[in-house]
Amino acid sequence: MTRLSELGESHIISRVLTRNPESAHVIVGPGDDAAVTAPEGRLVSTADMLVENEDFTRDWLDWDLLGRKAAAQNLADVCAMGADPHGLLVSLAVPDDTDIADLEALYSGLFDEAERAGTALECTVPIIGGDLSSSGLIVIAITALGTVREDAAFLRSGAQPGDALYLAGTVGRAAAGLDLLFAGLRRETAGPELRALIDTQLAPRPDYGALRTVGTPSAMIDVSDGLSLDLARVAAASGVGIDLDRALLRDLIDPLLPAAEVVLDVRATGGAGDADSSDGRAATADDLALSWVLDGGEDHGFAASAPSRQDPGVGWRRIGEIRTGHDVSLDGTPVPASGFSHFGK
Ligand SMILES: Nc1ncnc2c1ncn2[C@@H]1O[C@H](COP(=O)(O)OP(=O)(O)OP(=O)(O)O)[C@@H](O)[C@H]1O
Ligand SMILES: Cc1ncc(C[n+]2csc(CCOP(=O)(O)O)c2C)c(N)n1
Ligand SMILES: [Mg+2]
Repeated sequence: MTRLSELGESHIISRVLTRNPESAHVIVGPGDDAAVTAPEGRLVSTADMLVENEDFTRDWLDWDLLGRKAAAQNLADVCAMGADPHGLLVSLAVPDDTDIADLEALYSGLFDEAERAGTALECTVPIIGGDLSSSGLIVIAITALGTVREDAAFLRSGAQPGDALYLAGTVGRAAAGLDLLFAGLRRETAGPELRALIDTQLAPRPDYGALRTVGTPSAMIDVSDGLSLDLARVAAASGVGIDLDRALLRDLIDPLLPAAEVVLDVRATGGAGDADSSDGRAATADDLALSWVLDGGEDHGFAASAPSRQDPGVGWRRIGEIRTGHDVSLDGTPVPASGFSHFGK
């Protein structure tokens, strides 16, 4: 083991960046005061961080998966705007006794996810810079840049009554994985079905390719905080109501039932807590699975509205419709916006 405190900052940076892909649009990459790149079209920028104890715990920490998640949650935001990712700025604070091998694993996760997005969207996604600091708690803050053709960005504000509502990827799986972790399960010991849910929490895999097949959506959002909260944002931005169809959510709910049984069993026997659960007090497995699907973020599914005559592309499933009004409902019954919030409200 080699601790970071035994190495110089520039040595650390060059070690972790060995896999950084060459990219024609990068004129000056890591190494100068700032990066110089050549974007084509309009610049799209977003930032998202992972903070120890708020977004993950040391107990479940896998450095490679943490890197994947950090990249995925940023790339999902850039791509949900209809943009091609252009580059990542990676700012990192870690304890100075961190093993350099762990940091290399983190960057390997970052590069793997950036490559997955790049392959889906036919572009290269380099790390163009960042910052490194020492801290008792691990914090990874990424700024992701992307480019989009003039007037081609997908916004939250264009949904129209009569449009259909579609989802690419999943919702609820990362929330199920989170409750399994809070219930004391770990990916190393869980069976394949529950492990897949834990893996979605630890390293979501947004369906970037679906953003190529979507055509021209009237609105789009990356579902990071839960359908109930994120669709309420679309409803507010568009001045519409949104009705989810429970029958169309069945394919998302049913695969979560075994995990819901396990979590309810652990809770009933007074096992490990559910410190961050957003389900209130779900009484049945079906209630709990539904609450994960409605209120669980972090799978980074993409929700989009489009005229219902428009063919949804490969990777998109219909989950509801846009109507007049201003709220989100499930088969006509209002759904409270109780997705995730860092400050509890
Ligand atoms: N500290 C901040 N300073 C300036 N703008 C901010 C700050 N934090 C958030 N924002 C902006 O507020 C908006 C909502 O932020 P939020 O992090 O909730 O993004 P989101 O896309 O809704 O969620 P997620 O990042 O989980 O996908 C974004 O446009 C973001 O850029
Ligand atoms: C230890 C721990 N506690 C709670 C959660 C749940 N969680 C954290 S951030 C987030 C939504 C996206 O956040 P942002 O809007 O900042 O991108 C959710 C659902 C977790 N993953 N780990
Ligand atoms: Mg988002």
